[in-house]
Amino acid sequence: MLTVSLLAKSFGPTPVLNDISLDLPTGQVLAVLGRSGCGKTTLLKILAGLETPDRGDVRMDGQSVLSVPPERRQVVYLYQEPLLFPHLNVFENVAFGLRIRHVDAATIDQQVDAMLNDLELSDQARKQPNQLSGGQRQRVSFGRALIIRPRLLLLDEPFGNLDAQTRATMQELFGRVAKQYAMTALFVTHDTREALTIGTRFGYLDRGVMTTYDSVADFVADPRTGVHTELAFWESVQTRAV
Ligand SMILES: Nc1ncnc2c1ncn2[C@@H]1O[C@H](COP(=O)(O)OP(=O)(O)OP(=O)(O)O)[C@@H](O)[C@H]1O
Repeated sequence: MLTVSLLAKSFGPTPVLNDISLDLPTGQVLAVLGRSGCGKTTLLKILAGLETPDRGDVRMDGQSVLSVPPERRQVVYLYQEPLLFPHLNVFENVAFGLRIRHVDAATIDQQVDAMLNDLELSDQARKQPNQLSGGQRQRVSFGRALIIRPRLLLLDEPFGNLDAQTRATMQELFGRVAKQYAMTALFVTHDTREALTIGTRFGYLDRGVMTTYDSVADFVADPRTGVHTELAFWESVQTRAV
């Protein structure tokens, strides 16, 4: 579905993305592990059409999208802080994309009810965004994105502002909904465990260089992913506990 080839971008003399290539088939979630400053926002902005690359190509379903403006790419970009309309309740925030497409009212009611149910938000439908928790707001934001069935979802540390327990619940819910809606997504995180929970494919972005892996085993085996360090930490805790 998404094919990125030899994408490069510099700001002045500083290269930020170095010949990035990747393939993402429909219905797969590519979890990209990347530390702060690795170039993730620049990559996602290029995919969304908000930034232009110096070289390389971005194709969706075989067609280059570089000359397609952001609003016509059918790509949704979700940030850490969910952007909701403060004056609309949860139902209307999720319904928004369908209303502007003039979908009939009965279909909107049915699709939004189903989406709220899938996202465990049915009880919150009449609340305003400022009456919700951070995790609930993030779920509304997913609902708004998913209801219009985007071709590609880009997620930039979407759970970064949530506490550990809410984050774990959101990861589980995201994984389930991604599968249910056969979502094609690129998910960037600095959290190894989150990458492993959410990804069906894996990448590592470091100073603008992307490594992709053929299997979970290959991803875990790369010392840069930090899995070994984490395991060693838990083993040391266990040793101290006995
Ligand atoms: N418009 C710009 N002009 C100049 N330099 C930029 C611009 N945008 C990004 N950069 C630089 O490019 C590098 C990568 O930035 P980017 O925002 O892609 O990183 P990131 O991985 O998203 O980091 P973070 O997680 O800290 O947001 C940084 O060194 C940044 O200073």
